[in-house]
Amino acid sequence: MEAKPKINGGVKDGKQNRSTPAINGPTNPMVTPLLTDLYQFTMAYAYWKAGKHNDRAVFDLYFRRNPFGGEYTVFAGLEECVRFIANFKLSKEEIAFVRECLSPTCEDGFFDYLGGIDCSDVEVYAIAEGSVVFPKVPLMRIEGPVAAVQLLETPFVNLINYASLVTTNAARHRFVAGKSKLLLEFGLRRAQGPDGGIGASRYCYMGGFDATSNCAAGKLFGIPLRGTHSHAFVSSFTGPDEITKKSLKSQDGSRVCKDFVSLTQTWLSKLKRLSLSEGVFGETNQSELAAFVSYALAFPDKFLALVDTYDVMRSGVPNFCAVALALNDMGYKAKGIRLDSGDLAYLSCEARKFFHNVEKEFQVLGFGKTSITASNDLNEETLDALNKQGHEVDSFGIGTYLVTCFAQPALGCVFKLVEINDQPRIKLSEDVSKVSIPCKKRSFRLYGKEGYALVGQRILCRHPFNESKRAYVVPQRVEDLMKCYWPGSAEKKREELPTLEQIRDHCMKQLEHMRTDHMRRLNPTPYKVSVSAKLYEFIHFLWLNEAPVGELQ
Ligand SMILES: Nc1ncnc2c1ncn2[C@@H]1O[C@H](COP(=O)(O)OP(=O)(O)OP(=O)(O)O)[C@@H](O)[C@H]1O
Ligand SMILES: O=P(O)(O)OC[C@H]1O[C@H](OP(=O)(O)OP(=O)(O)O)[C@H](O)[C@@H]1O
Ligand SMILES: O=C(O)c1cccnc1
Ligand SMILES: [Mg+2]
Repeated sequence: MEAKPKINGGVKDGKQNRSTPAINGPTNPMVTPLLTDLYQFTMAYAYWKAGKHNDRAVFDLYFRRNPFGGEYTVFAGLEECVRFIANFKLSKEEIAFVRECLSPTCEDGFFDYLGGIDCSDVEVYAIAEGSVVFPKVPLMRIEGPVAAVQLLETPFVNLINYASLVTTNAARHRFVAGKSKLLLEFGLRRAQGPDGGIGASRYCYMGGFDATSNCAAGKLFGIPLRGTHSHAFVSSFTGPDEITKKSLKSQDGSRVCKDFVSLTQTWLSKLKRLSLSEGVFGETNQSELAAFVSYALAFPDKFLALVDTYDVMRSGVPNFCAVALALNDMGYKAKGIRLDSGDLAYLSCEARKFFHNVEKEFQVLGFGKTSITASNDLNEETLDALNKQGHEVDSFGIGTYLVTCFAQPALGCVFKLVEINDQPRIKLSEDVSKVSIPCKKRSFRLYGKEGYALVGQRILCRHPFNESKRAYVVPQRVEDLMKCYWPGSAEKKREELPTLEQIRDHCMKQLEHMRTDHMRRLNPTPYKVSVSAKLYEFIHFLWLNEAPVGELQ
C-alpha cells in the first residue's frame, strides 16, 4: 500500500456516472438506512451540531485476520453495498422514527438535513468482488461528508462480513474436495434465518460450489438447483402393493413396460443370485424398493436414491441397482445414490465395487461410474479425512458447517477513519495489529511470476509496524487493486457490476493462481502485506505525534 497522491477527480475516461443505468436496490428489502447502529445517528447529529457534517472524510473497510486459521479471504458483498448506496434515502417515516430515538433537544434542521442525504457526494472505491484478499488491505475506501459516510459503516460492514466469510468457507471446502468433485450447498434449513440462507447459497456458489438446493436462491440469482430426496420419502412407503400405476414408457417413446414393479423384482432376483455367492445380501427392504420404484416412475431420467434408510449394502444399494437396471432396459440412465450416514469412505468404496460388479456381470456400460453423493455433517476436516482414507464419492452435499461458518462465526471487518479534510488520521492501540493505517491509500498487488512485461522498478516493501521486516521487490507485474464502484455525482467512470457467474469465474481464477503454501490447511505461509517506505515513515511519524508521552513519577 502507498499513500495516494492528493490530486484527483475529473473525467478519467469513458462514460460518466449519469449515463450509466440505474442500480437496483439491495436484494434484501430489510437493508434500509435504518439498518444501522443508533450511534451512527447520534454521531451524525453531533457532527451536524458542530458544523462538521460536511467535512470530507475517508474511511477504509478492512479485516485484521484471515478466518478459519487460513491465510486468505475471498472478498464478497460489494454488489449489495453498491445497491444500498445507489438507493440511499431516508423516508419520512424513517426520519420520524430517528427523531423519536434521539433526544427531544435535537434541532429540526438536522432532520431536514437527514432527509436530503442521498450519497451523491460519496465515492466508493473497492477491490473487485470475488478477489482473494488479505488482512489490513482496504477492501473498500469510502470518501464523502463525514456524517453521511458514518451512516454507512454498519450496513457496509454487515453486508461484507458474512458474505466474505461464507465465500471463503466455500472456497476452502472446494480446495479440500478438489476440482473434480461436485459440491452442493444444502444449508438452507440450518442457516441463520432467511437472509443467512439466501446469502449462503449465493456466496457459496461464488466461492466455488456448483449448485444449491435453495429454490429462492435459484430464482433470484440463477444458481443451478440440485437435489435428491429425503428419508421421509423412503419410510413413507410400506411395500410394492402401494404402487398402482406401474407402467413406464421407454426413453425413446417406442415401448411401454406395463409392470415396472415386476421388471424391478426380476432384476433384484438376478442381483441376489450374483450377490449371494459373495454373501452381500439376502432379502432387501421391500418398502424401500417401493419408494425407489415410485421415485423412478416419477423421474425416470433423473433417478437418484437415498440408500441409507435401512442398510446401505444389504438393502439400499441392491434396491437402487435393481431399479437402475430396470430403467436401463427402458433406455434411461440412473443418476446415482446418496449416502447420508455411516462411514462414508468405506460405504462409497463398497457401493463402487458393487456398481463395477453389476457392470461386469450384466454388461451395462458405464454402470461402474454411477454417481455417489455423500452428505451428513460434512466439513473441511471430514472431507480431508475422506481424502486421506480414500473414497469413491463424486459429489458432496454440505449444509450446517458450511453455511453457519461453524469454525468461525464472524470475519471481524472494521470501518476506520483514515483521513479528514486532507488530514491523515490514525487509531492507536496497545495491540499493534489494531493500529489503523492512516491516509487515503492506493493498493497494489505485486506479481513475481515470469512471463509478464518487466515493470523493473525496485520497491522497498515494509511491514507496517515491524521495523526489521522489509524486502526489496522487483515486480514482474503490478495490479492496481482499487476501482471506482460509486462515483456519486463526480464525473468519473463507474465500474459495471459483474454478474454472479463472472464474479465466480474471477474468484476461481484468483484461487488457482495462489501459491499452494498460502492455501494449505495446516500452518499455511502468511501472504506478506506491506506498505511503501514513504507510508511506513508517515505511519510512525503520526503514531509518535498522536501518542502522549508518559511521565514516570
Ligand atoms: N470415513 C469417515 N472419516 C471421517 N469422518 C467420517 C467418515 N464417514 C463419516 N464421517 C463423519 O462422521 C460423522 C458421523 O456422524 P454420526 O456419529 O452422527 O453418525 P451417523 O452415521 O450419522 O449415524 P446415524 O446412523 O445415527 O445417523 C459425520 O460428521 C460424518 O460426516
Ligand atoms: O448434514 P448437513 O451438512 O447439515 O447437510 C444437510 C443435511 O440435511 C439433511 O438431513 P437432516 O440433517 O435434516 O436430517 P438427518 O441428519 O437426520 O439426515 C440431509 O440429509 C443432510 O444430512
Ligand atoms: O436434496 C437433498 O438431498 C437435500 C437438500 C437439503 C438438505 N439435505 C438434502
Ligand atoms: Mg443431519
